[in-house]
Amino acid sequence: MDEQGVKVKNPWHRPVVIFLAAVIIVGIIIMVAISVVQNKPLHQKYKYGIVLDAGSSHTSVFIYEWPAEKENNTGMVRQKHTCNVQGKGISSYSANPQGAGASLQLCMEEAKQKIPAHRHPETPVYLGATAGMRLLRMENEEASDKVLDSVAHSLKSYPFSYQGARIISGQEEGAFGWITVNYLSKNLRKPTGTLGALDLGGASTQITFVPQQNIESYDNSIDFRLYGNDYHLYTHSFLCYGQDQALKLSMGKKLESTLKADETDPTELRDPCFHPGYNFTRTVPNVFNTPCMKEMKLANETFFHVGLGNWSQCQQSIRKVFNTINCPYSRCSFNGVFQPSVYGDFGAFSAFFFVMDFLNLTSDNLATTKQKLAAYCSTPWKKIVENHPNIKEKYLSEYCFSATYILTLLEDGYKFTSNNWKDIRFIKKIGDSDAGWTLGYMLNLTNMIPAEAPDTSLMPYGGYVTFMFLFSLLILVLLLLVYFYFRRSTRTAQKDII
Ligand SMILES: Nc1nc2c(ncn2[C@@H]2O[C@H](COP(=O)(O)OP(=O)(O)OP(=O)(O)O)[C@@H](O)[C@H]2O)c(=O)[nH]1
Ligand SMILES: [Ca+2]
Repeated sequence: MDEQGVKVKNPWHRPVVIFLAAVIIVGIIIMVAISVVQNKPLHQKYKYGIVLDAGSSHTSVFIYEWPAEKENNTGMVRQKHTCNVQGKGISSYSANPQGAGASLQLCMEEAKQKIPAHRHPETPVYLGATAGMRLLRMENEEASDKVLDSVAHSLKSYPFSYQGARIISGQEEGAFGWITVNYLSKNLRKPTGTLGALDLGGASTQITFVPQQNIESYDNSIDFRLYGNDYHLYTHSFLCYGQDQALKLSMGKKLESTLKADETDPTELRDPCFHPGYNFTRTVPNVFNTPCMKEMKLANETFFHVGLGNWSQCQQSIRKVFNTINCPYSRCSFNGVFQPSVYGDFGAFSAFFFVMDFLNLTSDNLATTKQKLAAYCSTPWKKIVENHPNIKEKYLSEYCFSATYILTLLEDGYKFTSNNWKDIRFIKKIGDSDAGWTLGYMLNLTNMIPAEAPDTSLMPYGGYVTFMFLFSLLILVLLLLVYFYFRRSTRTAQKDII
């Protein structure tokens, strides 16, 4: 009897089991709740950054956003908003530096609206100026300092975290453009190849890629360690070879040769890169007002710029702006600049895209591209204007020149051939974000691309929650089984006693 009495009062007596099960269930619920809350992506927690691209032709304000807890993952930063500053680039304010800072107001007010107010104080704002300001600094350093002071003063008046306004180097411009396109294409953490970057601005152009050959000149080489991979990049920025400055170089050369041929001041510049019927009066200083060229003194202040619309003559004239005679290395692009053979796929953006996209030349082979362009250049100006009444006349008149310049730069300059022409992708955006140097610049300055790959979580968030849920359910079922088992054995024991 004594022995049986002990059995009935065992620790698995019903109320105790129920209490224990309840405690465990509550414990599991708390565990699941905590892990769900702990790991839930907080959708509202976005961080922001602002970069101003103070280019030679105009300034753009880019606002980027990224989920706060994922800032070290590749491809997480996206462009939230962009604003084009009215008017020309900041270098055009050399005679009125105050105007440069004031010109940013509308876009910066817009940035205040776009970014939640509680994030303003921690949102970094950077301004990077490119080739227009490099040229102004060469011409007049005091004026360029004043313009930079003016934009810095203006940016400091906003509630963001001001991080500086400076002229970035050509190497930085090329390298950060490369980082941008490869970050957005999510190439950086994969073993696959990277995308070269081709940027054509108004005053300079950049080429950046991972070459197969040795880089023979120190100035053209940049090394990065990103997400645990080492990248050895070739980069070069050609100042004065953006499309606006190249047009000046090309017109300047034509004016010089016309002067030499006639030995009298030219009153007319017959230009094969402009459409037949195009006739525009220009001033001589307007062509030569750049440190990219030696000034040519002409008695005539104005000349008629007359279009001929001849593509092959246009290409001949453009070839004259590339010096391919002297090369102190095993191979060069032009002007004595070392360049290894182009290698891999390339993303060609900014004016490379604007021009080739306008002319529908982004997906043809090289021979077809040339044929189509020749036909376009010979189209009368009157017809071109009729066909595109809403396009700015300055842009419209220059597409023939610009596209011919682009082909010549890529083929004669960088040595692309009809075989690898297809490797050039003319792009404006990757996903939501514009291709350009600004994103790479911000990622670098905010240390958002770590040198070593960040530790990845064991499983994705969805999988983690499912796992926790199923695992908890399993424990619950096991506990219930244990409970019923003991209940049955207790009852059996009681029956046995009776
Ligand atoms: N056709 C066309 N041309 C454009 C457009 N936007 C800019 N451009 C021209 O394309 C060229 C390159 O523009 P951007 O890439 O903005 O040049 P930028 O940054 O001001 O100049 P850099 O300081 O040399 O980089 C300039 O000559 C611009 O005038 C556009 O929407 N359409
Ligand atoms: Ca630019």
